[in-house]
Amino acid sequence: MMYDTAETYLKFPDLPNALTTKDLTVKYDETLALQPCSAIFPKNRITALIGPSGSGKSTFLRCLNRMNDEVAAIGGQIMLDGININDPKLNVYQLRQQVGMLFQQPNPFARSIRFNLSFGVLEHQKISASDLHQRMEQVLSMVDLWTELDGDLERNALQLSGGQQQRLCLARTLMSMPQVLLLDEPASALDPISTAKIEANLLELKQNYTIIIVTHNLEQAARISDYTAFFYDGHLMEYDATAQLFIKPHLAMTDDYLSGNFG
Ligand SMILES: Nc1ncnc2c1ncn2[C@@H]1O[C@H](COP(=O)(O)OP(=O)(O)OP(=O)(O)O)[C@@H](O)[C@H]1O
Repeated sequence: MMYDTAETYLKFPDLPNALTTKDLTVKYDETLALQPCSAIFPKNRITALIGPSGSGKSTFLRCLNRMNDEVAAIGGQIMLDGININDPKLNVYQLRQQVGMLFQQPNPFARSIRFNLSFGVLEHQKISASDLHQRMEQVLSMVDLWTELDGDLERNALQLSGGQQQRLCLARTLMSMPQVLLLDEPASALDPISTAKIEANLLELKQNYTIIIVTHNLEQAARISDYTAFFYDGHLMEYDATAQLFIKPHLAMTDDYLSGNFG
């Protein structure tokens, strides 16, 4: 079924925001995969990006820390702290310290937990051994791994379970003390218990971070997000408080998607 994409319903909250986009577009070759997208992401909240396969959720998310640069032409603005981070002159490495990303598959280095956590920091920052250790303990505690691993930093990351590896990757992202966390289906490769642990971590982390998560799991979006953005065919169609959008979506298209009629 094709839906009319002319009418959208975007109700952004009147809250301090961490990141906004203005007329963000993405073109792969000649195809416009993301239509001009203007969105607001409130600080210290979780926003879920939902929508059918191929609707442009990942395409949108990946722009927010410049992961699409090599494969697509990106137009429009992405504002973080008053700076347009879609500026080609921007230092992308520094941006990724501020806007961290976690992927679907856990991807730790086949090295010790210590290496996984310290590598990026040691490469680019001056930090004392005691501060580094303190930060490692802090981020591992944030993802409930510090006690689980008995503070053992020498274990090889690949000896951890899939769920623990994903939480280690989350901790690794936190080492650079980002403001925004981008998560692309971070729990879709995990069992329900590991998924619940990640969700619990995210609910804690939102006190200090702004989180944007792509998920196919609608229950997950309903459980953990404060706001939801519904994408369809490269358009941001509906944006609202999660409770509102899930109980009484504005567009028939959103309602149909949430009811499992397509996607
Ligand atoms: N690197 C690329 N080169 C060309 N086209 C791409 C590329 N990445 C994505 N696309 C296309 O852009 C459109 C949006 O894809 P995208 O992966 O953003 O959707 P999605 O909503 O995240 O889907 P899914 O839920 O399946 O991950 C699709 O038509 C896809 O084929």
